[in-house]
Amino acid sequence: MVEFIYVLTAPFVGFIEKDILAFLEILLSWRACYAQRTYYLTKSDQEMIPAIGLARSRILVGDNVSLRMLSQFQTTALFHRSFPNFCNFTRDHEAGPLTIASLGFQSETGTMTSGNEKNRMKEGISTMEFPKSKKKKVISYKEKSIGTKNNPDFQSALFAAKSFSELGLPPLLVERLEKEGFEVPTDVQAAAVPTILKDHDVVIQSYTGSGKTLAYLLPILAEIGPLKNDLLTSDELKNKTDIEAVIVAPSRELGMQIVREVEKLLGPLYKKMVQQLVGGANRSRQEEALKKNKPVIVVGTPGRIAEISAAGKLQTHSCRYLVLDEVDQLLGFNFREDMHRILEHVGRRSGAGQRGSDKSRGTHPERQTIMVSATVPFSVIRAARSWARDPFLVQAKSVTPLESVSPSGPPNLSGTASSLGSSSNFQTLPADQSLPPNLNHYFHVTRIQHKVDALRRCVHALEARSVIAFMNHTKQLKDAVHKLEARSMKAAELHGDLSKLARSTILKKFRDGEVRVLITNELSARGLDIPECDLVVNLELPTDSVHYAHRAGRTGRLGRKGTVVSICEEPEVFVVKKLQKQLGIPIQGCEFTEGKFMVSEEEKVVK
Ligand SMILES: Nc1ncnc2c1ncn2[C@@H]1O[C@H](COP(=O)(O)OP(=O)(O)OP(=O)(O)O)[C@@H](O)[C@H]1O
Repeated sequence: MVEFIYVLTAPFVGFIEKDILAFLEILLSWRACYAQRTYYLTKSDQEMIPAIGLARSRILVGDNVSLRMLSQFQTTALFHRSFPNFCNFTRDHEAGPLTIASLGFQSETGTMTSGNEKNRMKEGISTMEFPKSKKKKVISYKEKSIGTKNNPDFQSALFAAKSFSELGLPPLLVERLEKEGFEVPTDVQAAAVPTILKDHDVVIQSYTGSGKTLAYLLPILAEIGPLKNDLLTSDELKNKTDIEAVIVAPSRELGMQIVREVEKLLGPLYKKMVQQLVGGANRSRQEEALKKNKPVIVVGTPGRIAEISAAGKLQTHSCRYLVLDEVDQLLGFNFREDMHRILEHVGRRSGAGQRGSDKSRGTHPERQTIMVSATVPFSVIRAARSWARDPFLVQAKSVTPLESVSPSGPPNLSGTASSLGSSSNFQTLPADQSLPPNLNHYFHVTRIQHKVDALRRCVHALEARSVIAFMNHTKQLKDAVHKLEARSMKAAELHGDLSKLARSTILKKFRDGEVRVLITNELSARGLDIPECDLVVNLELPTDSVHYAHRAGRTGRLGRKGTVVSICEEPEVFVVKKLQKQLGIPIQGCEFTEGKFMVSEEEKVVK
């Protein structure tokens, strides 16, 4: 049973939770587990919370949002605690070894949270004291033209291969691609398409917005459905009943986006050959559509796919392809049971169709597994080794056997690999490979009550037209929308508490340019493709560099330029510096003065 909860607040928890867990487990021999608020975006996710192993743990580390949610389920067992001295730990930890005293542990044990603190926790406000800066920094700024307004659209260097037909794709598919305006494959597509066509299982890693979706869709459509190499007669097409590809994505929005991409390629005649199975929508209607349309591809969220599969309405045993998009997120606790079912049932029946022309696999017919993400922690490499067969790591300009990838990165990259933590969940590949090359990163320091106004001034100064602003808490998110609207800036909120219909409507308005600023949370950080988005603002800092990379990647897509501005309070600047170090990118200070965007020239430290 959990004896107490160690309450940390965003954005700090992401940086130190592993250290704290490791420290307490080793030193005190206590079992500990970790809760992160981003796991609890939807109601159904909340229902999964007891599955994270609370009953077996004595310590739970998390931020105040996730812990508050957990308390709904285990109110009697929980003893909320916070460590006001945590700031000392942070300082000490940077300077020297972690000790019990540095955690404020012994001195604080037995002290209940004060009433004041409780109220602050209820409001989702930090219970931490920030270290007071001893040195005053004087920063000078110079005006900088970022040019979000007139971006040159594409960088030619992004495209290496000359045509899609060179990649061995069937003429009908190439024709459809050209019709939709796709002429030249991106680097990651040039590397992934031939590898998948050769029946290899793969982990595709490439930075956000580099075209990973087509990188796996094209070789699948080259082998199944109406555009494939060996054309089916219309009778054969009509009589086909088997699902041949299952694509799993962690959010409804991403699932629906993938469906749109497949529909675009299939064209109006065959678009019913793909079926979405996402949560939040009417399940029986989805089941009816499966029966009526007999799709060859289904795309959905883990919960809904597992649910319909368990009800016996989705036959996937002879399925040839299993795609796990945003695989590192799909490995999270909240998806564990559903993912287990999917991995066990998709393409696992002996006697399933042979995979392409690879006769060596003929005696072991089974699915081809494709895993995709911009961020690939070692946990993904480990999972790929157990779920996939001799998988390859496919990146923009390399295809490497996965077995040669060590926790410090693939052989050709190991020298530059960055480690973002001490557990096996750290980023195996260099973190800067997750970020598009054309992004400019800045931070702006202001007081909490001025953050929304800073956002408004930032949008004006950069003349940004399509802005995604990230926050961590839904309530604050709504307040921010009201404040912006009150200042005549068209804004809208997008988060998991809204219905599927409301979420789709808001996204459509944003895509159509009716909404200038979309204020959202981690829900929109992954996969969302809005090419027009020219500015990402962190109105609250992300929990770690992986979350930073996915948030930042909503702009600067496919070679476009993009700007990321993190608006933070003075005591949070050390988090920005940490992100800068971990991601290996410069994040410069900036100001918005008289409608101008000013970038800090230098930082002088005054004693
Ligand atoms: N070869 C291409 N030519 C032109 N546009 C392309 C090409 N490939 C993909 N795109 C477009 O590029 C955009 C980004 O692609 P996609 O969403 O697949 O990126 P991603 O790498 O999956 O990003 P993320 O990691 O954020 O999910 C999409 O709008 C897609 O339609």
